[in-house]
Amino acid sequence: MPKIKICGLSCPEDITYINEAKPDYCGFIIDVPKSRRNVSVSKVRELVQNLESQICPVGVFVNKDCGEVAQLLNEGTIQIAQLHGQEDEAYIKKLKSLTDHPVMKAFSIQEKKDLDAAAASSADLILLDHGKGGTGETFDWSLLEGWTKRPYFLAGGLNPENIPEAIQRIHPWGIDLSSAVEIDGKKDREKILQAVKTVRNFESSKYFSKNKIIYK
Ligand SMILES: O=C(O)c1ccccc1N[C@@H]1O[C@H](COP(=O)(O)O)[C@@H](O)[C@H]1O
Repeated sequence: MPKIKICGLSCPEDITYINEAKPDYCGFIIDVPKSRRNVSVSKVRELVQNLESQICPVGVFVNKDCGEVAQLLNEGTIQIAQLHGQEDEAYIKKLKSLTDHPVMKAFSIQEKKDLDAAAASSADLILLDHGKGGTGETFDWSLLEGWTKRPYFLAGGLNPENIPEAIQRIHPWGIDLSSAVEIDGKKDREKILQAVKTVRNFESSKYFSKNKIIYK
């Protein structure tokens, strides 16, 4: 069964919805002023106080100072750092030297060769998307057909309608979404519940392919 991450939480209501839906991961866009989901470090510290402990909080950063990211990980505010800017291998290695927490790097996939950098990354986890984080746009999933070099989070324009196709067609390790669980820019309880339920349905034994289990 793939993991699911609901991203872009910014207020106490969002935490209430997440605690009810229980995705595996949730994400906060931290100190990214250009994002409408931007939250300050102090706000994230406040919000995670009420997050249920089985849900893993992920901090999403765009070229943020490495030491500040490590601080948020090491104090336990977030458990994973998702790097969504131009962070290079040197940045990732530096961050990993400052913390034992997992580091996830987002890669923009426009053509097959973009997958080479993702495969070679020293990040603990990789996320593949179109490179326009949080805009609700998908990319050409055919680039990922048959790509088995390493497990990945798939992001970009995922919603309850296309999640089943994504899982059955390209087998992501995790599903990450934000825009599709919002109405007028606010997180929506029903949509979050529906997205998590859609992914959890893959737990059931009905997802077989030619008598072969795809997800155990
Ligand atoms: O959501 C944002 O505003 C954002 C800003 C900066 C970097 C990443 C951002 N979001 C990431 O985008 C995908 C979800 O995209 P979608 O809205 O479902 O199409 C996810 O990786 C978020 O972490």
